[in-house]
Formats: sequence, C-alpha cells, structure tokens
Amino acid sequence: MSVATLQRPRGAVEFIGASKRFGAATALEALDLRIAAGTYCCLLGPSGCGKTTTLRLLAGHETPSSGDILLDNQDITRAPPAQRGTAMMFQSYALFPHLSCLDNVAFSLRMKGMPKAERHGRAMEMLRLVEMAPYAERLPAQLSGGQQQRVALARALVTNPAALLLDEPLSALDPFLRGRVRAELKRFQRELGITFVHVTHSQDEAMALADLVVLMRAGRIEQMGTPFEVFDSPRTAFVARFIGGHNVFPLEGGSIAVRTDRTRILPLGQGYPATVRGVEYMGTGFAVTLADAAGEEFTVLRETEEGLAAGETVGLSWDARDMRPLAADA
Ligand SMILES: Nc1ncnc2c1ncn2[C@@H]1O[C@H](COP(=O)(O)OP(=O)(O)OP(=O)(O)O)[C@@H](O)[C@H]1O
Repeated sequence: MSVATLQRPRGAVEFIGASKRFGAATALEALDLRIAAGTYCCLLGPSGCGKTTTLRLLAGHETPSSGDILLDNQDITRAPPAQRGTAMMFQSYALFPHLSCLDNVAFSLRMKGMPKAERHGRAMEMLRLVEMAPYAERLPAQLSGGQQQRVALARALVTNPAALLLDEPLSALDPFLRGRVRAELKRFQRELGITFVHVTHSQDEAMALADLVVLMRAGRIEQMGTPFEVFDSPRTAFVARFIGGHNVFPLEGGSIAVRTDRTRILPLGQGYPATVRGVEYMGTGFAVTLADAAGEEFTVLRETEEGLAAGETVGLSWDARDMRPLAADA
C-alpha cells in the first residue's frame, strides 16, 4: 500500500446551528453535528430530509442561511469549495470521456498549475491505491462501471482531502458490484484515515459502512449513533420503521419497538392479537406478515411456517428485555 496509513486521522467536521432555507422552504433546521476525525459517517433518511443539502453545505456548493461549519477547527462556512479540504464524489462518476484515466485523475492538479511530471506521479499513486494503475491509459468508455467508480474515487482523493463527500456513490451499480465497491470504500477510508461523509437512502449501506449513522427527517437529526445503537435502540417509531427489522406496537402506555426476529407467534388468546396476511420463504427462514385490527402491520421472522395460514388470528409476544419504549413522534 502506497499511502501512509499511520497518519493522525483527519477531517473533524462540525456543523454549529447550521440552517438552510430556500425561499420559504427550510431544507435544514439548526443542524448541530460533530463528526470526529477519521469517521465513516452515513447521512441516512427519506427523500427530501436534507441529506444532500448537508453535504452541499460541507462541500461549499451552498452557503448556510445561518450557523457555522468547521473542518479540523477551521471555519470553512464561506470558503470556496477548492480551498476547504473537502472533495466530492458524485453519483454519476462524470469522468471526462476524452481524457485517459490518468489525465482524469490528474485534472484538478493541472488546474492548480502543478507541473506534469509531479501531477502524473500523484495521479498514478492514487490509481495504485484504487488498483487501477494498469488501466491508466484507458478512456472511461473502455472501463466497467465499477472500474469507472474507482477512477472517480482516485480523482476525488488526489487533492488529499481531509473529508471525502460521497453522494449516493453506489446507487448506479448493480447489486453484486455494489457489495464489492462498498467493501472497498470502507477499506480506503480506513487506510486513508480521513472522514467520509456518505449520503444514502439505504439502511443496509449505512449499517454496513458507518461508524456514525445520522438519520435525518424533515431537515433535522432524528437520531444518531453507531449502527448498533440506532438499530438496537431506535428512539422513535420513525427510526424503528426507517431502519427496518422492527415491529412497532401501539400499546396503551405508549408505543414500543420489538425486533422482527425477537417477536414470537403464540396461539390466539395470548399476547397482542394480529391476523396472518402471508408467509414468505426467505432462504434462511420465513417472514410472516400480520396486521392488527387497525391495520398496523407486523413481521415475524421464524424458522418454520408450520401451523400458520393466511387469515388466522394469533397472538404476538416478546420478552420484556427485547422491548424498546419509543418517544412520541414530533
Ligand atoms: N435549490 C433548492 N431550491 C429549493 N428547494 C430546495 C433546493 N434544494 C433542496 N431543496 C429542498 O430542500 C429539502 C431538502 O432537500 P435535499 O436535497 O437536501 O434532500 P435529500 O434528503 O438529499 O433528498 P433526496 O434523497 O431525494 O436526494 C427538500 O424539500 C428540497 O425540495
């Protein structure tokens, strides 16, 4: 590996009361977010919740309506994008079609006026990092989607950013490649010791990659923490539903979440009454879908489909230690 891996982590990000309004619409409401240096942070949430706006503020493609943004303790709130120490990798890799991989990666260095030999040296180093050095002279059209992705990554990293910003970087890849590139992103982030801020719609992606998951809703942070913290202790019904893998039971004393693999099916008369809607084979087991009288849906993961028929009313149950009380939705 050609990059120094023992450097001090870089890329401590701080949003301090950062808001962004577009006319009457508020895309981001007083965001307070600290991301420690060298963190893989995933911004997760439904469409329109403010993920991209957060990323664009950090990249310098937008300026906050109020509040401040710091990178490694420097106030970058109003700094031009190229002088922030951030680099952005987009969903569409947007490589220049007429330039070789090497020239694509060296492009921003050329713009900075770096002499040819030096910028090609740096670009090759980055291509080696992403294992694309043998393809240096190829044009983007002569590469697979996954290979183009790696070149795009090399191009973003060549400016030596403290924080790499990734906007849905995996969404254009087929599922097989997505898994592979996902693992590579994590490895690069670890080896470089810089912060990655990665916007995604996908819970699975965030769970697999993130040290820090920031789940957003309507311009605010709904919950943040490690993937385990968010999955194990969803704060609200919104989080439990968005993260998936949980049932939300509206009980008299307030709603609770219970993991789908910790919810059990008992005979009618015991537990929370629900009617079986269907049973799906999942390979490792069966997913039973059910609903209560009000139409609230539940899923139970279990090893057998034995004794269950659609239309049958049963009772749902859980161990006290598996229930998570939920705060009321705002
Ligand atoms: N340039 C703009 N002008 C007006 N409204 C905007 C602009 N950019 C974003 N918004 C609004 O701000 C809100 C947040 O948008 P943002 O793009 O940050 O959401 P997102 O979470 O990234 O969504 P998606 O997952 O669909 O990309 C949305 O309601 C959006 O319509």
